Amino acid sequence: MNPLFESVGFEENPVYEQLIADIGKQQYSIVENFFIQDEVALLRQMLQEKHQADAFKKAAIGNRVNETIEKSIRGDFILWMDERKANTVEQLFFNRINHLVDYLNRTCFLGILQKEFHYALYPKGTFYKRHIDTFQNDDRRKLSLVCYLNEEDWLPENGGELVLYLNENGEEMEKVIYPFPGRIVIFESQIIEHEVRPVNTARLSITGWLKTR
Ligand SMILES: O=C(O)CCC(=O)C(=O)O
Ligand SMILES: [Fe+2]
Repeated sequence: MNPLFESVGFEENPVYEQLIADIGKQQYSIVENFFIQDEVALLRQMLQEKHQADAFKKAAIGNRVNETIEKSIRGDFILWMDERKANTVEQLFFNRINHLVDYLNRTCFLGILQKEFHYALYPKGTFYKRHIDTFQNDDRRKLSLVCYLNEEDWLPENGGELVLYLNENGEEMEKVIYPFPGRIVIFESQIIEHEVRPVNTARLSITGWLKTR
């Protein structure tokens, strides 16, 4: 263990340390099994229930101040989550996220004071064109975090890849990430342009942002 951690009674977490190292090196990280399959199944059921109850709305672009709905840019349906009204399944989700945020704040001094998350469902044929997650009128989003809730037998031919556009020594490089269940992707909101390629089967996720005040 890192002697500094030992002296302050801090438990080093190898998964989070890898995530922090990845972000430092390449501005993104992929963590497998952040949620185990049983947890993914519960979160997926919750998303589906809320979707069937017709609680989702067509996602807009821009933030709440200047939002417009633009099907040629993004075709997903979303539902914002409210931590204060979280049910037991959503509490499980937020507990895990808060644990990570606590660790990031203690070790990286990121100053994450706010967060916002929404369920997302991309119906067949939809996509989200190349974009960046910060708004012209608001740069508080620091880290974007996507949790995939698809079925265990999700196939590459289902599409819906997340593509990160990376800059490697001045050259653009595409990092293609499949939305496999349990996987989370975390990346720097202000730097990484990305897109969701067209999906051939409904694609389920929770997406959110860790923000400074
Ligand atoms: O679902 C994903 O993989 C990314 C979604 C995204 O880019 C967004 O909601 O801003
Ligand atoms: Fe995005």
